[in-house]
Amino acid sequence: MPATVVGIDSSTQSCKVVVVELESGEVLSTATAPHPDGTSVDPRVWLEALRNAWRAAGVPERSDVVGVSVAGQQHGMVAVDAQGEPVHDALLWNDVRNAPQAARMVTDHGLDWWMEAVNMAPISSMTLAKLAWLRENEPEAAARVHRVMLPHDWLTLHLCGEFVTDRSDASGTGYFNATDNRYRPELLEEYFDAVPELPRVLEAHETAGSLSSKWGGSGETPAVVGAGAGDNAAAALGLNLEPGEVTISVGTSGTVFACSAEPTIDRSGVTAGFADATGQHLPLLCTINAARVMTTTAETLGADLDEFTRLASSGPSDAGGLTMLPYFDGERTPNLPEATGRLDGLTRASFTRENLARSAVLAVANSLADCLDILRDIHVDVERVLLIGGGAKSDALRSVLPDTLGLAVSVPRSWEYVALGAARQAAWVATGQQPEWPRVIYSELEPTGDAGIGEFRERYGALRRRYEEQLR
Ligand SMILES: Nc1ncnc2c1ncn2[C@@H]1O[C@H](COP(=O)(O)OP(=O)(O)O)[C@@H](O)[C@H]1O
Ligand SMILES: O=C(CO)[C@@H](O)[C@H](O)COP(=O)(O)O
Repeated sequence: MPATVVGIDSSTQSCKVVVVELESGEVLSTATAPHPDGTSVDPRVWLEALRNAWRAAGVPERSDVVGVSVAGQQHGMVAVDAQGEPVHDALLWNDVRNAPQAARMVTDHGLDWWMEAVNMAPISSMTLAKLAWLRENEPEAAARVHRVMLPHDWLTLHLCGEFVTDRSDASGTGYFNATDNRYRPELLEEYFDAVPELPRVLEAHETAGSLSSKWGGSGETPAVVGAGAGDNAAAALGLNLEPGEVTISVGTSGTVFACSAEPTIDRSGVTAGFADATGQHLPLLCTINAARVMTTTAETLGADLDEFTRLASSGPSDAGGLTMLPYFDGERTPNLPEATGRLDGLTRASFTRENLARSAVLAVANSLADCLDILRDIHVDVERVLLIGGGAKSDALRSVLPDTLGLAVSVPRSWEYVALGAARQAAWVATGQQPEWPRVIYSELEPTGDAGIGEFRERYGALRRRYEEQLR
């Protein structure tokens, strides 16, 4: 029986499990289990979702699994007591309650200092700022914290009993520097008044441990478990991202990232200098509002996603003068945690279902285009865009993105590149070398020179600048 590996993506909205044939990279089965809505979640719920997806993908019935790895949503604060039980719900990457703590961290040391220290500006997503919130607002819970880890570390711990992490996810905590690969415990001392036990940082292809018998790991050679990765780094690994290629992922978050051999430092603090999952670096920009802007607008219009796509594709190309800023849940790029969405240009003529749907799609595309421009500004080579994530299934988004970005966009065949990246890591750990799995492109989209999309881009930029001035 050919050997298989299992990749897991524990993301904001769901847990996905893929079973992949080791030799060919063929996906043999996949399953998804939902996560609850909300920006703070009991991490035990993620374990339950993993169990459900694991079962639904048929993993317990297989005796051919040689490796397992977990990728997960970045930054989430999983803080446990001496018995290993969570002391508080995990605060997720998109929870902005700790924005004041993040702002204070910038005031304390200045942006340059933070970029030198951890190559990331303090923003509410940062795990360190979440711990600072816990210390200030839940001191009793904070006093019980024995270990702090990230969502993917929590699942790896339960799969194999080892308390480990990897560079890619550690680099988003705010207390790890991916240039010298060291924790900065003094920052925990300063902002959390204590240094909890932190997971050992493994190399990308190092083994974390063996799959526990509770998960079906038994016999002479149970499957090996890899270090795992942050979801964006896992996607880059799954895509085998090459120089000149930039990934845009449209899930709950919108992310724009590339791999680079050297660390990229953006002195403005807008680009985070994360690590990738191969030993290199992953300059990345992230927005809080992506696929859900489209799904929420569809719900408001009483439309399913097919009808929403039809609406967004049947009105004037520039959304008839309507301009939306997509900051429904606050925003991180630009860093406006208190922002709300905006809708500008309402007239009796412009306020149609078609224009509303199109302005939501164009708003998402424009927020991603702004991120891509910032990446270009810091001299990241941008030749080709690969579009992934659940929102990449949107025909409406795919049709406006090349003109909004001014660049060709390739859509790879699978939507599950995070889970596939985890599977690729599992194969690497199990065999000692990265597998040679093909990357199949599903469609290649070229800009068409659509003037309406250009008009929307200008209106969007002007509205964003006005709103930023108003808030700052
Ligand atoms: N055709 C579509 N159009 C717009 N959004 C879509 C479409 N299909 C799926 N989505 C959205 O994609 C999101 C899920 O994407 P995913 O990358 O799995 O998110 P996450 O990684 O944040 O959990 C959901 O909000 C879902 O509604
Ligand atoms: O915070 C970031 C990146 O810095 C987000 O990209 C999270 O990692 C969540 O990803 P999704 O669940 O939306 O894919």
